[in-house]
Amino acid sequence: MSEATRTRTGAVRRAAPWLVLLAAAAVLPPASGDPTITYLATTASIYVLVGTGLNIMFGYTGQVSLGQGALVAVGAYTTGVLMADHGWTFWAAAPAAVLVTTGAGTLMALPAFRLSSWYIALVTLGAAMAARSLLVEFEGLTGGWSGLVGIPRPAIGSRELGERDVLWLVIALNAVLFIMVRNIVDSRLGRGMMAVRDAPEMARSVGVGPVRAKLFAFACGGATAGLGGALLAVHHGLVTPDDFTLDFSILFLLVVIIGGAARLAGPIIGTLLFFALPELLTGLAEWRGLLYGAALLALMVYAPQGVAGAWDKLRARHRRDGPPVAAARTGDGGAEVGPPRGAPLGVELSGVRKSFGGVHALRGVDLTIEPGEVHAIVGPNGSGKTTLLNVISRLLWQDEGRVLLGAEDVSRATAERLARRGVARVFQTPRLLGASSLRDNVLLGAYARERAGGPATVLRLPRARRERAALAAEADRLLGAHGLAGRADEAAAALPHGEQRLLEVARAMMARPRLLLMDEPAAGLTPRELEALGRLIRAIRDAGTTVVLVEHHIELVADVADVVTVLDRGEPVTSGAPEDALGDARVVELYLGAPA
Ligand SMILES: Nc1ncnc2c1ncn2[C@@H]1O[C@H](COP(=O)(O)OP(=O)(O)OP(=O)(O)O)[C@@H](O)[C@H]1O
Repeated sequence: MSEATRTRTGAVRRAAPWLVLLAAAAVLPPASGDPTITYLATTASIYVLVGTGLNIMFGYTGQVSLGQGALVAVGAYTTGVLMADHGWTFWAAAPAAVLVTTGAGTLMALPAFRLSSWYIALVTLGAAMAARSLLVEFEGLTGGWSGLVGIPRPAIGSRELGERDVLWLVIALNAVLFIMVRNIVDSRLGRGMMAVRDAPEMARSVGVGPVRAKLFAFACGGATAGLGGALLAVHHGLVTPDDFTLDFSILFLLVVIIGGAARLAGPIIGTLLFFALPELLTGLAEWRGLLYGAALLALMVYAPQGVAGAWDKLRARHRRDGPPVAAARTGDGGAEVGPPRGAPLGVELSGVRKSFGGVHALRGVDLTIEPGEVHAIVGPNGSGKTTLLNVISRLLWQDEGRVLLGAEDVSRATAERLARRGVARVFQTPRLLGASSLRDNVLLGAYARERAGGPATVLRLPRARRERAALAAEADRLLGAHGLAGRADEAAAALPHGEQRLLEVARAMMARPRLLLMDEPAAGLTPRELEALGRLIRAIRDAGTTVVLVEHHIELVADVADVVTVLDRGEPVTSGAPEDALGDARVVELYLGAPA
């Protein structure tokens, strides 16, 4: 079978369950002959739509919102007012509603730049409560407690859509949204959002702007809530404040959590379990509260990643029980790290000071790192090594002094900008997307050099597809060069510590960096892994990348460094070739203590 045929067959096999689900949702309710079932199926499908938007915000970007119900209300009322009072068609009113709620959703994002997730939850909860009061207050526009009635169904020409047509419309919109979200999640946009959720500093070090990522997520959540509101308005034919209680707002978050946050199927499963199933089992109405509570508790304890997450885990275990996958491990790390995307970058620090309250972490550091060398920074615990790396990578700004990258003054530049200039970073403790595959983790490293824009990515246009395929092949090659060949689809969190470190180096190399900053990469490695790391660092330097290596492992430093700088209490003590710097009497005293 040719590669193209195999790819096509794989795609068909992956799409098959979704096509079956779509067909079932479109055909079965109308075929039941019971209008209530069609009505409920439409309502549930609208909830899936809103839940999918919230999944982008909460599941993939980690931004909790208890205010989705308020945005749905804004969408519903905007559509209601425009259609019932101003005679707009649905096709004009719905985009207007989406525009309004995208704006409102983006406004709700503003506190997210300063507050932690749980404070944002409170802010959005406040927004939900305020929105309901406003709906009642602005009686002239919204009809107060009585709401808006007589909202017509969407029409094509003079034909008004029936109940079944509205269901099909909602299902079609869900299908389009599902494909768009899948494309986003499997792209630099999605990887960037997950990096902001899991490791904000690492996200910045690969070039992801957290503000843009959060704004994008909130805008997606706002847009889908607006669309959901517009559809609810024409589906019900009326909107009242009672439709948008606090429970309604919380419902969407529960749907995402129960179904499985950051899983494409999460909102579908969550809606089925949380809304559709109990509606159908009306005989259990009295017990519903108790059943919900018990199910939620059981889920939190036994399946914190929701039903879809538990299902994925089960499948992964089943796969592991099967015949072993032939994992080709080269394990040797070295050769194919690839060339940097430009000439190696040097760094010059002059008079750099950084304090944390009364702690002076850096006390006026002057340091020159020449392009193309491996420059090791050593020193006792707390001497300021990580702070120095943070200042060079711009995750921290110095209080005083100047930082030059090549010839450019970057004293006021952001970490994201440095990533675009070709600076990559490996952290003291690996910062990875734990739930994502090794390939996706490495692909994240290419964030700053990917060219396909937002629309090309969301619609997966040929340009974006070609770029993605080329980068995926490059990521697989890099995994091989770091001893992780044949394991691209495994989850990063399942790797042992040493391999997680190598994966981080592979991610950094995916940036094709001109300057690589490594913070204690040898910590916790086995002797064999250490040897591979030594070879890797030399190969990276030989390929034309400057390496700054913060390290306690003196044998490794002596083995790979061209220059060693020793820091003590925030100041360089000495700098020079390894044999000179490490043999300096002051350095020996620092490490071994003063002779008696
Ligand atoms: N965010 C912070 N807030 C307060 N103090 C900090 C912060 N970061 C670092 N420090 C302090 O600054 C000093 C230098 O810390 P830094 O982590 O740079 O040292 P280090 O040489 O990397 O140490 P180690 O080898 O243990 O990693 C330490 O006294 C540390 O406690």
